[in-house]
Amino acid sequence: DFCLQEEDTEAPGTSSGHRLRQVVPDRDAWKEQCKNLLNYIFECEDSEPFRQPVDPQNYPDYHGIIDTPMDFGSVKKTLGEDRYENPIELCKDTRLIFANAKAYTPNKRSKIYSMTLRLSAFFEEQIRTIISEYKTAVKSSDSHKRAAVKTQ
Ligand SMILES: Cc1ccc(C(=O)N2CCN(C(=O)NCc3cccnc3)CC2)o1
Repeated sequence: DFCLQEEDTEAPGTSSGHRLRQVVPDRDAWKEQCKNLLNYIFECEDSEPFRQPVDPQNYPDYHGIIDTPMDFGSVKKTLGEDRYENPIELCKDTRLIFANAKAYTPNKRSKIYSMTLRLSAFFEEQIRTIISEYKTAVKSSDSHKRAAVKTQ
Protein backbone atom coordinates (compact mmCIF):
# COMPACT_ATOMS: atom_id res chain seq x y z
CA ASP A 1 0.00 0.00 0.00
CA PHE A 2 1.09 3.60 -0.45
CA CYS A 3 2.45 5.54 2.54
CA LEU A 4 -0.19 8.01 3.67
CA GLN A 5 0.53 11.66 3.04
CA GLU A 6 -1.67 14.76 3.31
CA GLU A 7 -2.50 16.38 0.00
CA ASP A 8 0.77 17.81 -1.19
CA THR A 9 -0.34 21.43 -0.96
CA GLU A 10 3.10 22.96 -1.55
CA ALA A 11 4.91 22.77 -4.84
CA PRO A 12 7.64 20.10 -4.78
CA GLY A 13 11.16 21.27 -3.83
CA THR A 14 9.80 24.31 -1.97
CA SER A 15 11.72 25.82 0.97
CA SER A 16 10.57 22.82 3.03
CA GLY A 17 12.88 20.68 0.86
CA HIS A 18 11.89 17.89 -1.44
CA ARG A 19 8.67 16.08 -0.64
CA LEU A 20 8.10 12.55 -1.78
CA ARG A 21 6.00 12.66 -4.95
CA GLN A 22 3.97 9.48 -4.81
CA VAL A 23 1.65 7.88 -7.30
CA VAL A 24 -1.83 7.89 -5.84
CA PRO A 25 -4.15 5.73 -7.98
CA ASP A 26 -6.49 8.09 -9.81
CA ARG A 27 -10.09 6.93 -9.47
CA ASP A 28 -11.13 9.11 -12.39
CA ALA A 29 -8.53 7.76 -14.85
CA TRP A 30 -11.15 5.36 -16.31
CA LYS A 31 -13.04 8.30 -17.94
CA GLU A 32 -10.19 9.34 -20.23
CA GLN A 33 -9.31 5.68 -20.83
CA CYS A 34 -12.89 4.88 -21.90
CA LYS A 35 -13.06 8.04 -24.05
CA ASN A 36 -9.92 6.90 -25.86
CA LEU A 37 -11.27 3.35 -26.22
CA LEU A 38 -14.54 4.65 -27.68
CA ASN A 39 -12.66 6.92 -30.10
CA TYR A 40 -10.65 3.95 -31.27
CA ILE A 41 -13.83 1.86 -31.70
CA PHE A 42 -15.38 4.70 -33.73
CA GLU A 43 -12.35 4.52 -36.06
CA CYS A 44 -12.96 0.79 -36.63
CA GLU A 45 -15.07 0.05 -39.71
CA ASP A 46 -16.73 -2.74 -37.71
CA SER A 47 -18.46 -0.14 -35.53
CA GLU A 48 -20.21 1.62 -38.44
CA PRO A 49 -23.67 -0.01 -37.92
CA PHE A 50 -23.43 0.67 -34.18
CA ARG A 51 -22.45 4.34 -34.02
CA GLN A 52 -26.02 5.63 -33.98
CA PRO A 53 -29.46 4.28 -33.01
CA VAL A 54 -31.40 1.96 -35.34
CA ASP A 55 -33.94 3.83 -37.49
CA PRO A 56 -37.32 2.03 -37.26
CA GLN A 57 -37.91 3.05 -40.90
CA ASN A 58 -35.10 0.72 -41.96
CA TYR A 59 -35.85 -2.09 -39.49
CA PRO A 60 -39.57 -1.87 -38.56
CA ASP A 61 -39.41 -5.03 -36.39
CA TYR A 62 -36.30 -3.93 -34.48
CA HIS A 63 -37.99 -2.26 -31.48
CA GLY A 64 -40.44 -5.12 -31.16
CA ILE A 65 -37.56 -7.55 -30.68
CA ILE A 66 -35.06 -5.36 -28.82
CA ASP A 67 -36.25 -3.89 -25.49
CA THR A 68 -33.27 -1.62 -24.78
CA PRO A 69 -31.58 -0.31 -27.91
CA MET A 70 -28.03 0.91 -27.40
CA ASP A 71 -25.28 2.28 -29.64
CA PHE A 72 -21.75 3.67 -29.27
CA GLY A 73 -22.91 7.23 -29.93
CA SER A 74 -25.21 7.04 -26.92
CA VAL A 75 -22.46 5.50 -24.76
CA LYS A 76 -20.05 8.27 -25.82
CA LYS A 77 -22.68 10.94 -25.05
CA THR A 78 -23.47 9.45 -21.61
CA LEU A 79 -19.76 9.36 -20.78
CA GLY A 80 -19.23 12.93 -22.04
CA GLU A 81 -22.11 14.16 -19.89
CA ASP A 82 -20.59 12.46 -16.82
CA ARG A 83 -23.66 10.21 -16.45
CA TYR A 84 -21.58 7.06 -15.81
CA GLU A 85 -20.44 6.67 -12.22
CA ASN A 86 -17.84 4.05 -13.10
CA PRO A 87 -16.50 1.94 -16.00
CA ILE A 88 -18.66 -1.03 -14.98
CA GLU A 89 -21.77 0.91 -15.98
CA LEU A 90 -20.20 1.82 -19.34
CA CYS A 91 -19.25 -1.82 -19.85
CA LYS A 92 -22.86 -2.94 -19.24
CA ASP A 93 -24.21 -0.53 -21.87
CA THR A 94 -21.56 -1.58 -24.38
CA ARG A 95 -22.31 -5.27 -23.83
CA LEU A 96 -25.95 -4.41 -24.57
CA ILE A 97 -24.91 -3.28 -28.07
CA PHE A 98 -23.45 -6.72 -28.75
CA ALA A 99 -26.26 -8.64 -27.06
CA ASN A 100 -28.87 -6.72 -29.08
CA ALA A 101 -27.14 -7.58 -32.34
CA LYS A 102 -27.00 -11.24 -31.34
CA ALA A 103 -30.71 -11.21 -30.41
CA TYR A 104 -31.78 -9.41 -33.59
CA THR A 105 -29.66 -11.11 -36.21
CA PRO A 106 -31.56 -13.61 -38.37
CA ASN A 107 -28.51 -15.87 -38.28
CA LYS A 108 -25.02 -15.96 -36.84
CA ARG A 109 -23.38 -15.56 -40.25
CA SER A 110 -24.97 -12.17 -41.00
CA LYS A 111 -22.40 -9.52 -41.92
CA ILE A 112 -23.58 -6.99 -39.32
CA TYR A 113 -23.62 -9.54 -36.53
CA SER A 114 -20.16 -10.85 -37.47
CA MET A 115 -18.81 -7.30 -37.07
CA THR A 116 -19.84 -7.31 -33.40
CA LEU A 117 -17.79 -10.46 -32.73
CA ARG A 118 -14.49 -8.79 -33.55
CA LEU A 119 -15.53 -5.55 -31.86
CA SER A 120 -16.66 -7.34 -28.72
CA ALA A 121 -13.42 -9.34 -28.44
CA PHE A 122 -11.38 -6.14 -28.71
CA PHE A 123 -13.62 -4.23 -26.28
CA GLU A 124 -13.50 -6.97 -23.61
CA GLU A 125 -9.70 -7.15 -23.89
CA GLN A 126 -9.37 -3.39 -23.32
CA ILE A 127 -12.08 -2.83 -20.69
CA ARG A 128 -10.69 -5.58 -18.44
CA THR A 129 -7.61 -3.52 -17.52
CA ILE A 130 -9.60 -0.28 -17.17
CA ILE A 131 -12.02 -1.89 -14.70
CA SER A 132 -9.25 -3.66 -12.79
CA GLU A 133 -7.25 -0.44 -12.35
CA TYR A 134 -10.44 1.39 -11.34
CA LYS A 135 -11.24 -1.19 -8.63
CA THR A 136 -7.68 -0.96 -7.29
CA ALA A 137 -7.87 2.84 -7.18
CA VAL A 138 -11.19 2.73 -5.31
CA LYS A 139 -9.82 0.24 -2.76
CA SER A 140 -6.69 2.30 -2.28
CA SER A 141 -8.56 5.60 -1.91
CA ASP A 142 -10.94 3.94 0.58
CA SER A 143 -7.97 2.70 2.64
CA HIS A 144 -6.45 6.22 2.52
CA LYS A 145 -9.78 7.57 3.81
CA ARG A 146 -9.97 4.99 6.61
CA ALA A 147 -6.34 5.71 7.61
CA ALA A 148 -6.98 9.48 7.55
CA VAL A 149 -9.99 9.07 9.89
CA LYS A 150 -7.81 7.10 12.34
CA THR A 151 -5.28 9.94 12.55
CA GLN A 152 -8.01 12.45 13.51
C1 LIG B 1 -29.22 -7.66 -40.22
C2 LIG B 1 -28.79 -7.43 -38.83
C3 LIG B 1 -28.25 -8.33 -37.96
C4 LIG B 1 -27.98 -7.65 -36.80
C5 LIG B 1 -28.35 -6.34 -37.00
C6 LIG B 1 -28.20 -5.23 -36.05
O1 LIG B 1 -27.62 -5.48 -35.03
N1 LIG B 1 -28.67 -3.97 -36.31
C7 LIG B 1 -29.57 -3.60 -37.36
C8 LIG B 1 -28.92 -2.61 -38.25
N2 LIG B 1 -28.35 -1.49 -37.49
C9 LIG B 1 -28.63 -0.16 -37.79
O2 LIG B 1 -29.51 0.18 -38.56
N3 LIG B 1 -27.88 0.79 -37.16
C10 LIG B 1 -28.16 2.20 -37.30
C11 LIG B 1 -27.61 2.82 -38.52
C12 LIG B 1 -28.27 3.87 -39.13
C13 LIG B 1 -27.76 4.43 -40.27
C14 LIG B 1 -26.59 3.96 -40.79
N4 LIG B 1 -25.95 2.95 -40.22
C15 LIG B 1 -26.43 2.38 -39.10
C16 LIG B 1 -27.47 -1.90 -36.41
C17 LIG B 1 -28.18 -2.87 -35.52
O3 LIG B 1 -28.86 -6.20 -38.23
